Amino acid sequence: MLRSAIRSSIPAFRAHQAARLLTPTFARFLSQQARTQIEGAVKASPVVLFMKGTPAMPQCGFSRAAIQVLDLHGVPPEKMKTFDVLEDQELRNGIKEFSDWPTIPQLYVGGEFVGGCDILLGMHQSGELATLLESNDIIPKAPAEAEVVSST
Ligand SMILES: N[C@@H](CCC(=O)N[C@@H](CS)C(=O)NCC(=O)O)C(=O)O
Ligand code: FES
Repeated sequence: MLRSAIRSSIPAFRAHQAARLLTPTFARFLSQQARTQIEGAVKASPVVLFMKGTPAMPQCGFSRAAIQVLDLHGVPPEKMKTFDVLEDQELRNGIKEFSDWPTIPQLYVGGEFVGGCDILLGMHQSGELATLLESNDIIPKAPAEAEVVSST
């Protein structure tokens, strides 16, 4: 699948996957209730960002960078929901276990985990983020080059 191919091509993700394989007895603490709540949260909007602070006042440079990239792509506010993990310690810990990802920010698109800040920046630079947002109908598809030429 495209997204898993993207992820496995990114060093940070590969390193994380390797660490997972080396720690098979990793403890699971997430209650069923917490899991159900997080399942609801990741599907609360087409784009969901678990971050530190708010889009208007990010409390960490990594979360700020994630917001800036999504903003750059024109993700409309009505298609994005953010959760401030600094307001909810249970969510801060729970989302890490749910996603099997150790840090914040964490981005979900179409209910599926995408990655953190490094992944997001890598996908922005490669063009994969635009493709992902377009294919989930979050931003309009860029017009094909031919269409641009014919309309000018
Ligand atoms: N390399 C990470 C940077 C994010 C990061 O390192 N986050 C740290 C500091 S904000 C974190 O979430 N630590 C655990 C915590 O604060 O709960 C990424 O790609 O997202
Ligand atoms: S809060 Fe210190 S690096 Fe994110």
